[in-house]
This record gives sequence, structure tokens and C-alpha cells, in this order.
Amino acid sequence: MLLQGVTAGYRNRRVIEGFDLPALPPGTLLGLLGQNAAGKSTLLRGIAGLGRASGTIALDGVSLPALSAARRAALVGYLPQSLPSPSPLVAYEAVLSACRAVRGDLSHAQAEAAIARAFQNLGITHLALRRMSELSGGQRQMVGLAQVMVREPKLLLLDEPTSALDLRWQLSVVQAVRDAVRASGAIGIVAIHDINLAIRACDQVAVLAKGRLLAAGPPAQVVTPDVLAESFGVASRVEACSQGVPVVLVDRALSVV
Ligand SMILES: Nc1ncnc2c1ncn2[C@@H]1O[C@H](COP(=O)(O)OP(=O)(O)OP(=O)(O)O)[C@@H](O)[C@H]1O
Repeated sequence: MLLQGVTAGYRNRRVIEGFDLPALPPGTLLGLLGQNAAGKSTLLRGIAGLGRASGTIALDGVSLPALSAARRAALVGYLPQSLPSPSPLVAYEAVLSACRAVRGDLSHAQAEAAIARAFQNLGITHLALRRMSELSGGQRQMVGLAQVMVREPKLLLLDEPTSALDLRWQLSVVQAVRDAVRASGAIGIVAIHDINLAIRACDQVAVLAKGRLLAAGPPAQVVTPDVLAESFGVASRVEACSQGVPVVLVDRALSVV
């Protein structure tokens, strides 16, 4: 995946400016970090083709903006920050309709197998026959993710997919995404506020600050007190937990962000 010179924004407002990321090899899960309003959602929407964007946005050597909307939708799975609506459909039907929307090529049996895989990989098979309107917010968020995963896209763009989830589900869902990305050689880009979760689960992280890329690379190299001070305006320490994984401890907010 190549993102170079990417700009993204809105009709009267450029939010992302000259975003250059070192090429991401297949099977990479990238955590997109940055304070509120840094431009994470704007960038994801631009890459997905749902918002204004220019520059090089290429997957496996193919320029995504040059593709038809249908072809791009088949390659790119996008999960918005908002939760799926509490419709009267059962979760299975919601995932089936998401699958059918871009994978009309699948036979009935193949679609059923893909749906079963998506539910199983996320560990939510027990929700399949529950009505969306009767699920909790976190459960609906997991079904929303199943709607994206069932498409088995080559590029997954997930905007805060764990915002409604508890501790256990945050970890298991992000690990399921990472496993799916690795197994299929896809690319996952996940906007995430929990830095420790990103360190634990992502292969690489990219830190956005005021619409520009501040730092990118393996989490242990990128997440430093200096970067956290500049991007989030906090004084922090990065220590190692008993398993040797870096853990960020925030001491205080700095007065100027
Ligand atoms: N529809 C819009 N029109 C104009 N400006 C917008 C629009 N949506 C967002 N913005 C602006 O773009 C900037 C980046 O917003 P964006 O939602 O991309 O940030 P973010 O990093 O995803 O933030 P958060 O962590 O709070 O979700 C903000 O200044 C926001 O006010």
C-alpha cells in the first residue's frame, strides 16, 4: 500500500496535507493515532473514496481513485465511527446484505461460509440471530465490523472500531482484525485512541498531528514521550510491562497543545 503526497479534506477546508507513508507490506495492520480533530477520519474517508482526496493512493500497484466505484468498494472495506443502526434485521441478515452488496459473485454456499467465518473470527456467533435493535452498542459495533470483514477486502479502513467495546473485546477484536489481515495479505488501517492497544496489536503505527504525519514505524520506535508530547500534549513515560511490552503512562496534560 502506498500513500504519498496525500491531501484530504472538505469543500472549503484542506485537513490532511502532504501525507507520505513508507510503503506498507501486505499483511500489515497500521494503527492511526492522533489527538481529536487531527484528521484521522478525514484521511480514512479520503482513502476510501468517500471524501475529497488527492495524491498517490495505491494498493498492490493499482491506483484506487482510478477504479470504478464498484471495483473500489469491492477492494476497500470501510467502517465508520458511527455504530450500525438498530434495525429490526437480525445480525446474520445485516451481515448477509453487506456481503451481497459487494460480493454478488459468491454462490449461496460461499456467502454462508464467508458469513460464518466473519462471525467466528470475531467470536460473535452467539449474536447471529439477535435483532440489531435488541443488541447493546458494543454488540452492534462488533456486527458492524463483521459487515466489513465478511467482504474480505484487500484494504480495511476502520475508524475507532473498539470505541464501544470493553477491555476483553477491544483486544480480541483488534487481534481478530490483525489475524485476518495477516492470513489474507491484506492491509488494515485502524484509527484508534487507545495507544497501549495499538502498541500491543498493530505492526506499525502512524501519528497524525494537525493534518500532517509526525512519525511512523514500529510502535516501540514511534511511541515515545517526545512524540506523545507533540501529538497529544501530554507528559508521559513509556515503561515495559512484565511481559516486556511497552506501556504508556500519562502523568499530566501539558498546558500548550
Ligand atoms: N464535514 C466536515 N466539513 C468541514 N470540516 C470537517 C468536517 N468533518 C470534520 N471536519 C474537520 O476536520 C478536522 C479533522 O476532523 P476528523 O474527524 O478527521 O478528526 P479525527 O482525527 O478523526 O478526530 P476524532 O479523534 O475526534 O474522531 C477537524 O478540524 C474537523 O472539525
